Amino acid sequence: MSLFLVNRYLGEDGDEESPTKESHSQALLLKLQQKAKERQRKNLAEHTNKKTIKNKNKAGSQHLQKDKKRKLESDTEEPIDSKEEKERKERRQCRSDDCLCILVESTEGSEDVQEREEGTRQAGTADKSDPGFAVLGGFESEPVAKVRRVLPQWLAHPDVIQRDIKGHLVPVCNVAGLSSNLINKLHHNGIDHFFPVQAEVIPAILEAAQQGLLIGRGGYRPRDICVSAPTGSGKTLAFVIPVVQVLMQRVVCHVRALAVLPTKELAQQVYKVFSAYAEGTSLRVLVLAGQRSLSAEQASLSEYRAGVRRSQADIIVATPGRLVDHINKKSGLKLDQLRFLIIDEADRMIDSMHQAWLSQVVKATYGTGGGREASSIFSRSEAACATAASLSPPQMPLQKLLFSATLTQNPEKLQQLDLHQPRLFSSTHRQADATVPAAQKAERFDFPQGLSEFYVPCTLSRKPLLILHFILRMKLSPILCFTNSRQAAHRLSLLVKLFGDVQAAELSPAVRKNTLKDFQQGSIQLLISTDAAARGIDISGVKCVVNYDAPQYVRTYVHRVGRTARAGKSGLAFTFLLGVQEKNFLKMVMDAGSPGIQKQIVKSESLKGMEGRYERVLQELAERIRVHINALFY
Ligand SMILES: Nc1ncnc2c1ncn2[C@@H]1O[C@H](COP(=O)(O)OP(=O)(O)OP(=O)(O)O)[C@@H](O)[C@H]1O
Repeated sequence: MSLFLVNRYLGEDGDEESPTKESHSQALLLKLQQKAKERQRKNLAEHTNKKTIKNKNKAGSQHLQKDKKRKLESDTEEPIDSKEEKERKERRQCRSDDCLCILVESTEGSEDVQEREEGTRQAGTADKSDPGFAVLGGFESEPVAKVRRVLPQWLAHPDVIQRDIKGHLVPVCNVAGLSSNLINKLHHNGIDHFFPVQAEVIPAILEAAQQGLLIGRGGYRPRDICVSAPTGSGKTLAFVIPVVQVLMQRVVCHVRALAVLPTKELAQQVYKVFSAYAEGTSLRVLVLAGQRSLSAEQASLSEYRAGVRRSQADIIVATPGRLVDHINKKSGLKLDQLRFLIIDEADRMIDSMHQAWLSQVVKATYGTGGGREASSIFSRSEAACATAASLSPPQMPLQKLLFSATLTQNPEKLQQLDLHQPRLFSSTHRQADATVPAAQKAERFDFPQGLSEFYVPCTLSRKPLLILHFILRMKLSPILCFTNSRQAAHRLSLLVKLFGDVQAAELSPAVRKNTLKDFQQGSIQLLISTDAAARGIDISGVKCVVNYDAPQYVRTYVHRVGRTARAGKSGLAFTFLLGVQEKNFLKMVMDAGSPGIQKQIVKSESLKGMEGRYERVLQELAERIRVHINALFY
């Protein structure tokens, strides 16, 4: 008995009765052979089908290539704007050729790609830019377009200040937000109208402090303000008035405004204006500029009351050097409640970041106050990127206010001041030349409208005679005269005094106050100075400025000639030029935006009458110098 039963498949007919076993297996074999032949035929038919499709594809892609080639040829017939455009087209062509190559190769391997290409072909050649398949490659370097240098938006589009002062006066009471006390004081000081710069800037500062001292508008830090307006346009009052107005509402005395100026004289001048408008309020103004000893200044800064050190100043006017001394020596100057940082003559302050004064002030402002709760509005952290998180706890704002007649337009320089969303008020509005880098661009400034500029061709030896001619014959006094060195100022002063008939003085630090007073009262006809008095100094009644030595830099020129034609008045500026200086000097002045400098020729005949006397004076001066030297050395 067999252990297993083997059942063999005999086909569909297996169960049918068949005459013999052999005939049955032969029939089965025949059937299988037929099926195999059928399958072979089918395969053959499929293969031939594929071949024809492939041939069609090849023909199609060649057609595409021809099309592109034709298009390129027609493109080249058109005038090509530039070399760059041509190169770009060539590269585009090159890339599309690459794509085609990839496409042709891939058709041999993949049916999917074949189908997709078929689709593309059917869609026609209308949309050639969109091949409809993934483009491999294309990593070749693109021609990098030249960087277009443009000014930041805030520098390129400032709030425009009208240059014409007289035509754009705004009555004091038209500016909202000023207390009657302050308005009365303005009237008392002879100011019934605001100048254009004041009418624009005062409301902007007041608006930022609408919510009081501790919090910015809407809880945000106010925008910093930059002001670029001509010399004598009234920039000082543009910051003094709003700062006094805002601080008037304070309860506790803390240093809340700090004005930094480059020189002692300027600090003293601004201190006087602050004091005049703070008078009658509880605000205290202090100057830290080195006129007094450090310990005397320190004593006036704060006092001990009920065991606590309390500030004795709300507004401080300082020079950077003295300011840093007080911060480093921890002399009681606390800036942790500082609300306004005013930087006057800002371009000069940027150029000479003396002892990195700004970073020291910022450190003193944000460094303390950490002991308080993090969410307190009294706590301060130095501004970084503005994020939702960084803005959520309200902070006591610090606002920077920059003023200058020659504010730089160089964003890299301004960046040093770390301004927060700055807003520029400027009377010089011009489109930036995008092709010239900021560093190479000749900076342009605004000149006072009432200023008439002249240059006088001369020789070195005739310069003193020309000055005498201006005073004695042309009656142009009082003249403020600038030399490039103290020696030249001293020499000229001696010469003119020896000549006689002219009241002359040198503006030296020792006798500065009295000299300025005499000059303003008209008892000095010729005041000779170096560039120490060129910036910011406000001397009333200067009819004429003479550049006895031509200034080397255009900014120096702008500030020197800006000592006249102030507050909307008219004035004259003469520059004595040697033959070799003429071309470069005139180019420098015109590039800086001067409305025009005219030639003033003084004929030799005009000086003839003075020449004999002048020669004698020269000999006398030489003799005096010889005697003086002998007395010194023998
Ligand atoms: N609204 C006004 N009405 C009349 N005089 C004014 C007014 N504002 C300012 N002044 C006067 O104009 C003169 C020039 O003002 P100020 O010194 O502020 O000019 P500035 O723009 O700061 O000039 P600079 O750039 O040379 O420093 C000053 O004598 C000042 O008293």
